[in-house]
Amino acid sequence: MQSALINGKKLCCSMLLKNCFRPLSAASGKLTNVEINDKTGVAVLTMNRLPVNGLNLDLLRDLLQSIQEIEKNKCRGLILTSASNTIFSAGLDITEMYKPDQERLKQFWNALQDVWLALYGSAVPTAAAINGHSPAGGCLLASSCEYRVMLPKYTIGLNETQLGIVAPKWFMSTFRNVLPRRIAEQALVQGKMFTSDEALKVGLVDELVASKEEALIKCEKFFASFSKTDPIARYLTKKQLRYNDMKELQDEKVQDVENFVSFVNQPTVQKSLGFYLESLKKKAK
Ligand SMILES: CCCCCCCCCC/C=C\CC(=O)SCCNC(=O)CCNC(=O)[C@H](O)C(C)(C)COP(=O)(O)OP(=O)(O)OC[C@H]1O[C@@H](n2cnc3c(N)ncnc32)[C@H](O)[C@@H]1OP(=O)(O)O
Repeated sequence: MQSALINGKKLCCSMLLKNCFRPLSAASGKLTNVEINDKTGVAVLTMNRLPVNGLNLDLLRDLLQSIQEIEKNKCRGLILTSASNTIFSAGLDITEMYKPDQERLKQFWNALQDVWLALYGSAVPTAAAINGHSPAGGCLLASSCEYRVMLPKYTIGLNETQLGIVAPKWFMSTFRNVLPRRIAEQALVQGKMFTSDEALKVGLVDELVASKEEALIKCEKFFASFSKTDPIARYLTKKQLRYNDMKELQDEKVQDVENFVSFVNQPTVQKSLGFYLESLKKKAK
């Protein structure tokens, strides 16, 4: 009975996908794609830098432009997802940090800050359809949304300490906004990657579903739960709750870039990043 119901919705969704989605052309950069459902007003923002949606400067700039366009169009919701079948996002593109061009390195971190501020503080309700692995920066993006739906058998988490890196304060605040403090602390110090089941259990994700289509439906349902809520009151409430986290970064944006640049340029950090990149490449062979 339940699967018949789900199938019924699936059919509905694929019909919607065919009939109601139009691209938001201004927001569709090379590495992101935005489609708006004309019936519901919900925008699906898809990261499309395959194979792993590594967050490099170009993808971050496209993401920011897309989020801003979705806000400008007063969409009823923003669903963040991936064009890959197995990876939501591999997090920051490590090649941006390894033997970096110094000016680009600053722009890169600045772009990440701006994407986080735009997504975490978005006036439009946000949800992530996590259709693949979501380590580090990928987890940051998903956790910045208000609701998360994940597919089974993937992993998600802030694994920075496992890489010998200290996650910046605003990564940690984002996590703490989602998880109970003690669980957030334990996970952050361990650099824990949660399986989909574990993520559901601790509340890092809100629902598990079998397919991306179902994930999109669940995200739409989350937005529909605001149908009787005043949108301005909704946004102001969210803004108040997230104000301190955002203000902290806004006040320290320049210092935060400097900290990042100085950290990344340390010879020991460069060495670790080099080894890590090599290990990823070896694994791929
Ligand atoms: C005191 C405070 C001071 C402030 C200091 C701030 C410090 C910085 C803070 C920010 C730090 C971290 C945030 C991050 O996001 S770091 C990135 C973390 N990401 C990961 O660890 C994930 C690594 N990747 C994987 O685990 C796997 O690739 C995957 C995502 C599970 C996918 O597995 P797969 O088997 O499907 O694909 P795979 O063969 O591994 O990869 C395909 C190709 O992609 C390359 N690649 C993968 N991930 C990355 C990446 N993050 N960056 C760059 N390149 C990546 C991989 O090498 C393969 O490449 P190729 O085909 O061999 O060329």
